[in-house]
Amino acid sequence: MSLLIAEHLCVLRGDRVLLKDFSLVLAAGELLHLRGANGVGKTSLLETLAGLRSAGGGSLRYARDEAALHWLGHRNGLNLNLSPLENLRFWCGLNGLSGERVTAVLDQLQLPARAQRRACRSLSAGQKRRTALARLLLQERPLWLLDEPLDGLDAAGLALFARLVAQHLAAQGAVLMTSHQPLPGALRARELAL
Ligand SMILES: Nc1ncnc2c1ncn2[C@@H]1O[C@H](COP(=O)(O)OP(=O)(O)OP(=O)(O)O)[C@@H](O)[C@H]1O
Repeated sequence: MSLLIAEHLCVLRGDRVLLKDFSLVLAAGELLHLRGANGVGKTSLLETLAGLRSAGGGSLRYARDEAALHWLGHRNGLNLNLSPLENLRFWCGLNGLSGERVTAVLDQLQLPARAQRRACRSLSAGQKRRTALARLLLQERPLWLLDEPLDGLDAAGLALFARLVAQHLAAQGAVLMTSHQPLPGALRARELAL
């Protein structure tokens, strides 16, 4: 089953055309790595595929609707004055989720208990990234669109991320992610170079 079908998309940034006639099919159980140099348009494409940026043409279809996808930008989307626990509970409230699993999920992301309670501005880049990744497990949507999800993660974080992706793919989810670098061996992906 295809979770995302993009046909003949035109990706824009202001009045500049970054990509023309871009087509893509992402199947359940698939990890697709979008690779390319700085400025080539990976973020703009991902935002267009997520419906966050209007396309200049072409069509975009999801298996169900936009509610099938989870978007994670490279800025993490955290309020730096709040702790990871507070951020995620607030975010759960906004998204109609109970928030009961927040501590368990942060534990699963191996964020130390003390760090879970400190303001995000005092956390390391990797700790903030783990907090942002926790949302994927709280929301459990089938299609993950992730912009530079490996940024800030150490070796243990990479291994953890690879396990989360493997579990998601085994459950018939799909992942489209960007990265400047070749992916580590634990992440076996179809690669698409822009
Ligand atoms: N706010 C903006 N206004 C106008 N042009 C922009 C803006 N942000 C980015 N661009 C331009 O759009 C192009 C694509 O940017 P984008 O961020 O999609 O690339 P990218 O491949 O994700 O880059 P990187 O690897 O550096 O994150 C770049 O040439 C960039 O200069």
